Amino acid sequence: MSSQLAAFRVPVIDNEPMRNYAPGSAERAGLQAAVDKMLSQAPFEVPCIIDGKTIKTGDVQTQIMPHDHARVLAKYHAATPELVQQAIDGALKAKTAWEELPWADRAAIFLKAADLIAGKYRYELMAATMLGQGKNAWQAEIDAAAELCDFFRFSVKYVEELYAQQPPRNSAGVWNRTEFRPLEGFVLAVTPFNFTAIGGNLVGAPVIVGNVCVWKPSPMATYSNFLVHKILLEAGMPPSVIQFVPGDAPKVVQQCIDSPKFASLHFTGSTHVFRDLWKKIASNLDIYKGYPRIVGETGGKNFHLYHPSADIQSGVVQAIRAAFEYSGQKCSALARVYVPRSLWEGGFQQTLVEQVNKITIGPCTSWDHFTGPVIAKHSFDKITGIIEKAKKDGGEVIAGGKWDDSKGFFVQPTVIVTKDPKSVSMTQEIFGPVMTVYVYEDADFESTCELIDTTTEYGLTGSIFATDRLALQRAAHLLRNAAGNFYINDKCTGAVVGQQPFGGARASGTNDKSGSINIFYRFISARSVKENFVAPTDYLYPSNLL
Ligand SMILES: NC(=O)c1ccc[n+]([C@@H]2O[C@H](COP(=O)([O-])OP(=O)(O)OC[C@H]3O[C@@H](n4cnc5c(N)ncnc54)[C@H](O)[C@@H]3O)[C@@H](O)[C@H]2O)c1
Ligand SMILES: N[C@@H](CCC=O)C(=O)O
Repeated sequence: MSSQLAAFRVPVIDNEPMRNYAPGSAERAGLQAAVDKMLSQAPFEVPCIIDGKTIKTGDVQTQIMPHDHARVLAKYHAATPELVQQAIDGALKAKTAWEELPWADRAAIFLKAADLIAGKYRYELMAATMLGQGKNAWQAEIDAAAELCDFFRFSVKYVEELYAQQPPRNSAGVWNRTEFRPLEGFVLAVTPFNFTAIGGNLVGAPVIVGNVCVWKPSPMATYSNFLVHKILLEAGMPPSVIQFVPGDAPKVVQQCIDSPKFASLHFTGSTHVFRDLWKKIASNLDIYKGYPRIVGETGGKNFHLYHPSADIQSGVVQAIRAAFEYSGQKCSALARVYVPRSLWEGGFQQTLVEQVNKITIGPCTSWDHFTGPVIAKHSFDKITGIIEKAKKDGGEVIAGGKWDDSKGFFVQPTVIVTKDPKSVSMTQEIFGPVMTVYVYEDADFESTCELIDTTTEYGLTGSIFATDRLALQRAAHLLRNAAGNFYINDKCTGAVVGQQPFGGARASGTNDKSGSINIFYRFISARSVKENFVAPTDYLYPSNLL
């Protein structure tokens, strides 16, 4: 055990400055070089990393490049049951030393990791996110560079604030203290394909408060997640604290959940998988030492509501960005658009169609496309199947509606207009570049708010656009539970760590708000400590005396 001989203060934390990759810029040249190098060196071999050791199981799976599915970015070794057990045991062995490490040392590892991401590894991590997860340069910058740095740095700030929260009162002769213990057992992080930063944060948030973690990455983000793990090790993370365990998702996850030492699930992904895991954990309750903490952020069916007073041009631009950036594969992506007839016929429809028809899609390796492929064959089939079903059900495709998976998984940004506000493309999460518009009568603004609130099971993000202040206020009230992230005259995507803590309720998750102090409460178990300085001399109280 070492000492920390002062109450250190962490450096001032701010958001990572974004680079814009304009033509001729040094950052464009740097990123291009990283992409070219990665293309020339792929496929990369990704092992399991157990106790910091590279382990190749020989059960090799592939992560392809979605813009060119014949190309393989990484070949990863899937964990065997024996390795999963070694990962759990190794993490648990590392637990005491990690939680006893002074806070400043834990903080320093995350600050250093953020600086490595911002500098030395920025372009490499972005290139892995572009080639493996199909992001273009700007989307990779937002995610793998800026948001991941922000998650790690703001975690340090928030945990410092958390640790500073101490009981406000001490009676005479007493000192009260609160200790924020990590959970007993290990945390299982099961992470999605669509944000490299989310992978890092699902692991980082529990670990920074002293937990140990088994990380099951998404098969479609294995290479970028492997790099994040490598960066954390380089930043000084003790090798066994985070065990990197790619493999068969249901099997690896089930084995972890079946361990009596399982303490918490930190999950981001689809709603049905999360519900299933919750039920499995519940059915195991008798084997655990405590009640596992279940933290999950899941699907969405996010909306833009336009009031008749809204501005058309900016409203259309915001809708296009929100629905089609990263081909609609953000949990926050716009899916349902509610436009009053006066705006729709007064230029909204025309501007929207003109603009969407101009969008080009193409490989993330070229600079000139607004968006790229969807992640995989199963997504491509699901998205195109829903467009077909929406058409059969009477939906009218007014832009896009074409696709091609001959080389990469490309779906044109698609706009469907429906007369049925509860049709399939208004209710089901598509996770692709599809927006469905419902035109409402101007007089029905309030009942449209009620319609939005009751149309889906989700409650993730949503926006109201209006210049009429009363309308903004009314919508904010009527849609209070319809979105955990609610935007006024702004698009429903693009939450920034430290600025708009992210998450939704209902079927969208446990709403523990990553990017805020809240999330850390889920991974600690506080101990109240009362120390008495005055020894009592008589068991009787004054009220017992005559
Ligand atoms: N609310 C949020 O903050 C947020 C953020 C990002 C993504 N998402 C959601 O994530 C989904 C897209 O991500 P995805 O495709 O990676 O999700 P997914 O549910 O397919 O996979 C997420 C993780 O769960 C694992 N997994 C899949 N099936 C499993 C099973 N049967 N048992 C155990 N583990 C299993 C995967 O391997 C992966 O690691 C969307 O629904 C999106 O809305 C939500
Ligand atoms: N936090 C991101 C979405 C993350 C989910 O995929 C946003 O606000 O757009």
